[in-house]
Amino acid sequence: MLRVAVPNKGALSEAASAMLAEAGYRQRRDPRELVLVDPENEIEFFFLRPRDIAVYVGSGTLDVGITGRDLFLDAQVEAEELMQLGFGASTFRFAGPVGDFDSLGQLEGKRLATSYEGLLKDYLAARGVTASVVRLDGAVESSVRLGVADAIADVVETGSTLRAAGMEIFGEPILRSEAVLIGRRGIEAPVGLDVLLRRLQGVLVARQYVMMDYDVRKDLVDAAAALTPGLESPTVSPLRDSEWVAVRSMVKRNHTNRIMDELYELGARAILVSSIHACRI
Ligand SMILES: Nc1ncnc2c1ncn2[C@@H]1O[C@H](COP(=O)(O)OP(=O)(O)OP(=O)(O)O)[C@@H](O)[C@H]1O
Ligand SMILES: O=P(O)(O)OC[C@H]1O[C@H](OP(=O)(O)OP(=O)(O)O)[C@H](O)[C@@H]1O
Ligand SMILES: [Mg+2]
Repeated sequence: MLRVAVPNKGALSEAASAMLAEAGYRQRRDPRELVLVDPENEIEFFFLRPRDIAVYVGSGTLDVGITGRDLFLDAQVEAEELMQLGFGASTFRFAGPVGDFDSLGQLEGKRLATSYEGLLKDYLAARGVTASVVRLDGAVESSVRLGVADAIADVVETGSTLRAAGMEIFGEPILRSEAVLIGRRGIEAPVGLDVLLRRLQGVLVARQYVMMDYDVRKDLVDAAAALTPGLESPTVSPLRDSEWVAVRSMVKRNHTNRIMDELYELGARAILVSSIHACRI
């Protein structure tokens, strides 16, 4: 059985389980369940702290796992990113009291609080900045006011936690993160991993694309197909009126309305959009 680590709580947990359920796997009903076997799909899910998932995968105890790129890199284990999963986006950034800092260089000799010690130390070392790193478990925004640090490096999503603490971001983003599937580096792919990857890819595509259908005059079909090239090539079918054809193509969900406007301008009619429930590309 393929052994898969899934976040048990926190920012990534619900979306990770939703994605696996959409990919056709059994998911737990009770959030206290620690292990779930899906015998039909020959796969076993282990619900673990997202920070620990990299450790289990890196040590080879579990085959693959879903965690945040930031947590994965912080853990500094022998594993690699197999797939980006398109949720759990966040940015890891420096922040300090409003007006105190505006560049990385000013951190020289300062105290920096973070929950991501490995990630931060690597970043500072790569840029030749010497600062002392204070490792905290969470609520890092309070550390400056409470006097244990001069600035922080933390996950920022909306920025509202920072604002509430009287702080602002400065410098370039340290890392852009999202949920990723990680696996062990340099080993033969475990049995069943190819199916999991294809299924997750199918969910990503079904979420990112819609199916677009329209009718267009034959002489305009090349111009219309250029607007809707699809993944490989649009399907063009004859209509009873031999001057017209029906076209069917996958279109990026966030381009839907622009493409419909452009098709209509061109002369296409009966433009219909439907969602894709599942797919294998
Ligand atoms: N708004 C957010 N706040 C915190 N983490 C987020 C947010 N959005 C996405 N993430 C991602 O979620 C992961 C952190 O998950 P989680 O919140 O479960 O960890 P934690 O902060 O270590 O745990 P906890 O807060 O439960 O003690 C990271 O990969 C982070 O980038
Ligand atoms: O930019 P925002 O949208 O405000 O989100 C970022 C905040 O959310 C996370 O905290 P979390 O709730 O996970 O608590 P923690 O710091 O104790 O982990 C993160 O550590 C920041 O504090
Ligand atoms: Mg958190």
